Amino acid sequence: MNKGEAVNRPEPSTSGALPAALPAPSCEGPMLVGYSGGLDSTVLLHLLAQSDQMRRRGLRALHVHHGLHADADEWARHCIDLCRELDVPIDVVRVAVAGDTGDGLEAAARDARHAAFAECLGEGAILALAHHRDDQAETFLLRALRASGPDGLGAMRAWRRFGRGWMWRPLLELPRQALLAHARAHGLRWIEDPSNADDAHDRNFLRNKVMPLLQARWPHAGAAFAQAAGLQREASALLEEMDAQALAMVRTVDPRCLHVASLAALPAPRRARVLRRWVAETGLPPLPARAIAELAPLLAAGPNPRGEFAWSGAAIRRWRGLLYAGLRPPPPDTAPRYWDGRAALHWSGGELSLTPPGPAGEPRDAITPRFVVRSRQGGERITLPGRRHSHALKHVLQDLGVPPWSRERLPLLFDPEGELLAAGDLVLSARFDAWSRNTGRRLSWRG
Ligand SMILES: Nc1ncnc2c1ncn2[C@@H]1O[C@H](COP(=O)(O)OP(=O)(O)OP(=O)(O)O)[C@@H](O)[C@H]1O
Repeated sequence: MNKGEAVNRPEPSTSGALPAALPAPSCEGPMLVGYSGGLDSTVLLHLLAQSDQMRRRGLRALHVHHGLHADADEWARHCIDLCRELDVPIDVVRVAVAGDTGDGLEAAARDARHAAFAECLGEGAILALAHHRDDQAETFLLRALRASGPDGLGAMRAWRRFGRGWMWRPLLELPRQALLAHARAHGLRWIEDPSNADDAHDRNFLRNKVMPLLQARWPHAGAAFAQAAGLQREASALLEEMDAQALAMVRTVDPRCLHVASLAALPAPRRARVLRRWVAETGLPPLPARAIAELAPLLAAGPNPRGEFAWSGAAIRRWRGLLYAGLRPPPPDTAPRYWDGRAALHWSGGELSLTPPGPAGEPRDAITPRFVVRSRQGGERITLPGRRHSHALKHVLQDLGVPPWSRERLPLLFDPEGELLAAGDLVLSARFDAWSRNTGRRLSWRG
C-alpha cells in the first residue's frame, strides 16, 4: 500500500466548510509549505501555522521566485511579510526558467519549480502543496482530454513520494470556495497572478470558461469529477495488484527479460499494462503510446521474429523466446585498435580492462601485451581451455546465450599474429586463460 494511503485524510467536505484543523500526517518529517502567495497556498500556510504540531516539526515556507513577471520581486516581498506576521520562517529560492522548450513557458516554470522543491526537500521531509478539489476536477478533465485510462484519470493523490521525501496535498477534498471563505473570515491577503486570467492555457480555459458553464447546469460538477477521479484511483490500485501478479508469471530470473510465450498468452489490455510496468521497473523511460501496437510483431508466433522497438534511447528486442529491455548503446566500434592493457579501453560504449593493469612481469612465453582489439567480422575461431581443436566463435557465443546485438559489441582480443585470445570477458582462449592465471591478470568487459 502506498504509505500516503494509510494516513488520515480530511473527510470529504460536501458543505465546503474547512475542517477545524488539518489532519496530522503520519510521516514524521519536517514540513515545508510551497507558498506562492496566491489564495490557495496562503490558506494552507495559515492553517498549518495554527498547528503547534506543525510548528514542532519545524514548519517552513518555500517561495519559488521564477523571475518571469515584472512584479515577481514584489510577490516575494509579500510572502516574506506574511510569513513574518505568521511567525513562519521562509526561504525564497530563485530559479532560472529554461526558455520555452516546446511545452510552453508555464511548463518550463513548473519544471524549474519542482526541481527547486525537490532540491530543498531533505530526507523524509514533507512538501505541502495547496491543490484543492477544483484543481482535481480540472486535472481529471485534462487527463480525459488526453484519453487517459484509469491510472491517469485518478489525477492527483493526497500523498506521493517526491524527491527524498513526500508530497502532501491536504486540501485536495475541499472546494476553492471554502478556501476563499476561510481567507476572508481571517482577513488574509493574497496575490492575484494575472496569468490565471489567460485562457490560452488549457487549465485556465477549463477553470474560467468550461467549469462555470458546467456548474450552471450541474452545480455538483466539480465534486463529481473529483469523486470520479477517486474511483479511478481505486480501480487503478486494484489493476496494479493484478499487473504485479501477471508480471511475476512472465518474468525470468533476469529482470531485463520476459518470456514471450507467456506474455503473448495474456489478454491484450493486461499485456499492455504488464509491459509498461516491466519497463518502469527496469528504470527505462516510459513506453510511448505507440509502443503496444508496434511491439505486436515482436510478440507474434514464430521461432524468432527479428527487429526491435526503440524509444528515447531504450529498446526492446526479442531473441530465443525472450524479450529483452535495455538502453540502446551507441553504434559498435568497427576500426581495430591497439591496446597494451595499461589503461581501460573504451570500446562500443563499454569498457575493457585488465587488472592489475599493464604488461610488467611477463613470463618468458608471454603473450605480447600489444593486443589488437576489433569487433566480430564472422568466421573467427577460438581454442577453448582444455580443448585441442578450435571452435567457431559464433557457436560458442550462441551456446553461452549471448544475444546477437551483444555479440556485435563484444571487443575481440587478438595477438599481433591474429590469434583470437578472448571475446570480451565471456570467452577466453586456452593460451590467454593460461597467461592470465600465470600473471594473476583478469580481463573484464563492461558493455
Ligand atoms: N512560486 C511558487 N512558490 C512556491 N510554491 C508554489 C509556487 N507556485 C505554486 N506553488 C505551490 O504549488 C501548488 C500548486 O500550484 P499550481 O496550481 O501552479 O500547480 P503546479 O505546480 O503547476 O502543479 P499542477 O500542474 O500539478 O497543478 C500551489 O498551491 C502552491 O502550494
